[in-house]
Amino acid sequence: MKPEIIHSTNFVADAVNLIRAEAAAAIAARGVFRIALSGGNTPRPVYEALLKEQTDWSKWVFTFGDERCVPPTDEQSNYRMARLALFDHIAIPAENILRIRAEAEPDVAASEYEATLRQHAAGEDYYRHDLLLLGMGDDGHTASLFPGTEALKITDRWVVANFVPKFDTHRITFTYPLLDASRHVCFLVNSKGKDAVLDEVFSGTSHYPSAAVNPTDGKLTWLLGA
Ligand SMILES: O=C(O)[C@H](O)[C@@H](O)[C@H](O)[C@H](O)COP(=O)(O)O
Repeated sequence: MKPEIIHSTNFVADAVNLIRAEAAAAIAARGVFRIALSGGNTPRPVYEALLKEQTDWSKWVFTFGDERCVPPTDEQSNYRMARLALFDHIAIPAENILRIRAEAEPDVAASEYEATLRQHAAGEDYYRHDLLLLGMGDDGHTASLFPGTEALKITDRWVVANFVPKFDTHRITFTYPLLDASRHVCFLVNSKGKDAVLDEVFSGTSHYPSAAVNPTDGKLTWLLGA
């Protein structure tokens, strides 16, 4: 599906509006909103803005598209970022936040998370996110699918431990099959310093990992902030 590319002048508000619309549609259709959060810096103000939403949080189920292999108290933790920005300020049942147990041995953490998602997949072929948020690094990575890493090739798993040479460490990440099973994938990218990478990603001939995300039966949006 051809991506929708939105050049936003009100990035946080546009992101919140998109999330709000998807939440309303999913809850109306299925009684639950399955959203995957991305890490890094870009989405934090969006998560902080979400806490003002008038919604029944018990119908939201949060997952994480990737996680650093650190405890949940570590400053590097994507879960910690989301907890401080959002979860600590809303009335959401603990069981609605599906945290990656990234303090465990990487392969164990990945296998456990995949098993959790399979339990929640309600008999479907995939755990289908209603909205899966992604970021993009200046090397074109997304989630923890970095250029040249093994996870890019994996098609028979939903979640893996991916060794990332540039950091000399593993990261836990969704694989393309799980990303592409989403009803809607939305990249949230501050394009500052990433224009050349974005141009190549949109060229249709890109080798960057972000360019390979392609929802099988879903929507793909790029929301670009200045
Ligand atoms: O764990 C992570 O870091 C993210 O999941 C990663 O994929 C992030 O989205 C990009 O690196 C962009 O990060 P920024 O938003 O900080 O540019």
